[in-house]
Amino acid sequence: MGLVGAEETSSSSSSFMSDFIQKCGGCVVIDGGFATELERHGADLNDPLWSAKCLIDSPHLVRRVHLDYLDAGANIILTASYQATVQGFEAKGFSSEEAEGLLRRSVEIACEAREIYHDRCTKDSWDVMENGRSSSSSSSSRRPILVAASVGSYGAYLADGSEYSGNYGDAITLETLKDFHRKRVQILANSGADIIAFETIPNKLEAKAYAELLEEEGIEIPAWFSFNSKDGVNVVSGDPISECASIADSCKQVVAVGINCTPPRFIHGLITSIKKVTSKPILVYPNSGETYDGQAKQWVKSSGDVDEDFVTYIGKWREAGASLFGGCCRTSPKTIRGIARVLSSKN
Ligand SMILES: C[S+](C)CC[C@H](N)C(=O)O
Ligand SMILES: N[C@@H](CCS)C(=O)O
Ligand SMILES: [Zn+2]
Repeated sequence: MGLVGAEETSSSSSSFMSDFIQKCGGCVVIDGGFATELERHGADLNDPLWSAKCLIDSPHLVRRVHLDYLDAGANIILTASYQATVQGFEAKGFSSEEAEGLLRRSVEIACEAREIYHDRCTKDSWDVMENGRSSSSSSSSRRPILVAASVGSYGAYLADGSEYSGNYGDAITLETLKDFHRKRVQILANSGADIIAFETIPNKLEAKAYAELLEEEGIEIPAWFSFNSKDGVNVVSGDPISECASIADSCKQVVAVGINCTPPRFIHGLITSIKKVTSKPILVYPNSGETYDGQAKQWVKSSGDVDEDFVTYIGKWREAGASLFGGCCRTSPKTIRGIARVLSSKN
């Protein structure tokens, strides 16, 4: 169990995130693009498992990227489980026990990175003290850090970029989605993670499936719901963001609602729409503004609107009502360092 202990179960979910935000000084820094950062370090993610492939062949790289985001100032790191599913690992020839072990491993690696980071900070503060200077980074004031277990959508598992269309066809029902996600959610909820991050949710049906699953399975750690959009009004499937955010609002285990992997230019309007339907904390972690080509598995520059460095928008997004900020695909530790700097100057 991480920083926030086992007593923080669903009965006290309502204050989990507001307490954490307060501990962080009023605003929280989420990490940045994880898979795309693995790629920058040379990982080949052209695989149905995408970033989860590194859990099998390069766990050292997974730990390294977590550490880079912690060094950049992140208060929340997301695990490498976005596209890690029992079904996906089994398709590669792993047994169900091995698949479950790999899911748990994603959380263990993130927890290890947090421990390494805290140990280093403690050591640095001792070194400073031994040199006769006082330290402001003693272990008692160490930075609060949560490990969020990432759950990507069914569309992510399809590995064809379907999480950017949200169109699953008529054969996929609420029950199909619940059954698809059930095992992974159970495993991650008991893995030592502090929170489950349902990310890049492309449609209302999947949000509903997650909400029902959390309830039916009696999941005892909190969760966040984060949607993606390509027009600033609806989630990518065309379902209105207000309806999707309302589902999150009604679910007692959900402690924050927001937007990820969406071009920065749409974020402000989306925060305003979400704020109208919920008083839960709002999180935003946009992508670089590029578009994902699911067939070629490549990011391409969007024609037309160009997004400037979005770190300059953080103040406006905060005024609009968001309190957790990070980056998604194609953002890097540099982006997160910029966000941490902007936020610390405002606190
Ligand atoms: C967030 S997208 C870039 C993840 C990758 C996608 N599910 C794929 O496998 O192509
Ligand atoms: N947490 C995932 C989200 C992909 S959209 C990642 O950063 O790779
Ligand atoms: Zn993304």
